[in-house]
Amino acid sequence: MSEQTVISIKNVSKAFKIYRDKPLTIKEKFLKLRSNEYSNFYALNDVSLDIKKGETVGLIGHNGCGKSTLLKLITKILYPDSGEIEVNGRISSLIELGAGFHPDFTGRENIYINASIFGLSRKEIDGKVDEIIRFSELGDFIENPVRTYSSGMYMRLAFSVAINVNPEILLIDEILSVGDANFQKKCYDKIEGFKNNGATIVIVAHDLGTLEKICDRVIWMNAGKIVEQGDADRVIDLYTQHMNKKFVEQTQKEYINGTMKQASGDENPQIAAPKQSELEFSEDIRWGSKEVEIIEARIINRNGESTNAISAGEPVTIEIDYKVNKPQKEYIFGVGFYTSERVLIYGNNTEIGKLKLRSIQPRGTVKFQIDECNLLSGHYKLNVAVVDGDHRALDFIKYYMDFSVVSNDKAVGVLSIKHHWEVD
Ligand SMILES: Nc1ncnc2c1ncn2[C@@H]1O[C@H](COP(=O)(O)OP(=O)(O)OP(=O)(O)O)[C@@H](O)[C@H]1O
Repeated sequence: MSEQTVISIKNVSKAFKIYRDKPLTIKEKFLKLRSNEYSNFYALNDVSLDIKKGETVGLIGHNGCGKSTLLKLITKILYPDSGEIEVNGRISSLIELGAGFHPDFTGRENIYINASIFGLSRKEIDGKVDEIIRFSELGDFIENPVRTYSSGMYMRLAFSVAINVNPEILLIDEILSVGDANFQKKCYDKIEGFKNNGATIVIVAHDLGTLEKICDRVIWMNAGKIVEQGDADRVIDLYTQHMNKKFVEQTQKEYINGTMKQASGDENPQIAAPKQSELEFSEDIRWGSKEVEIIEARIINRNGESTNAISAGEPVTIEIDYKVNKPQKEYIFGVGFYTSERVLIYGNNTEIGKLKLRSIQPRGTVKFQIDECNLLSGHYKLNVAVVDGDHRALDFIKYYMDFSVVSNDKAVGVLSIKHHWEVD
């Protein structure tokens, strides 16, 4: 291991045994059949990684990809099945909330036990105990047994001890999400101070914004392997794009299943499919003479599929199927996009679009084609309507369907606006 490297991980694999948990039949129990049947599940698979002194490294990846297992191997809570891990420096870890605390001892007693595990002498702890209690903000509760603490109080105490024992390497696993916003801020400030003093930090968090701010390097893991690593901005962007794509695919799948279930009369589809029957809308959200009727409306993605999840930046079409029950002198079809709080974002119709519709087929489809959807990530609602030339409602359906958008634009609000910044 080079002088600069404080954590060296070489070709490390870790498997867990997954036992068959199907209940045995009496005969099987009697004959002790299948009692040892298991398969190996690789939580980490041939991972190699060097972490240098003073680096702040973030581990990201979706649930179960092996982030915590990697931290546990570094702290030696777990041991690898193969490969080598070398650590050079005093580690303090915030991995399992309150691990190492004795439930019947008071907060103060636990500070002494915990800090001594980190290698501090009684005298050293005497010198730090007040600062640990002050930082934890536990006040008089410090004299109560920790079994009476809430998870937030546990976290405060655990964090206070872990950062006050002057570790050279600090490992943090998601634990910071437990506390309230103020305490979290205090912890992140402390971590920042740590970082500036040259400590090495490895942190697992789902809060990508924070990781982007504090990490020098981010490692994206998937299924026990490192997918990508490097500059925090770049890797977090790649990961976000990947997760957005997965979200759209998954939502699309659920949407199609939901639509199929609905079509087969199955109730409670997970995702609400577009409602097709007029009976499903109450009068306050659907009104009009019905001389022209909206039969169905859909959002169509770039692949021509009906969907309720859109990737921003892609082309989208809103299709409205109609039926003319009584011919009109003029027809105006419209769409409206609303936020989930029902605030209008955008409305448009064929009249605004200078498409004069004086005669139309008795049945047909009107399409509103969007070259590029520029909504920001969020949940939205779609209105569809047809009115006559005097703007009297023929069929007006408010909040016809809900849909979601995922966008890689980190701006806040509802719309992406093409722009660039300049400073004179
Ligand atoms: N003691 C164990 N026995 C069996 N399987 C385990 C054990 N510990 C972890 N696993 C499995 O190993 C995989 C990796 O778990 P790990 O906790 O490292 O994931 P993670 O990336 O930290 O996930 P999360 O973001 O949900 O915390 C998971 O599928 C998990 O179920």
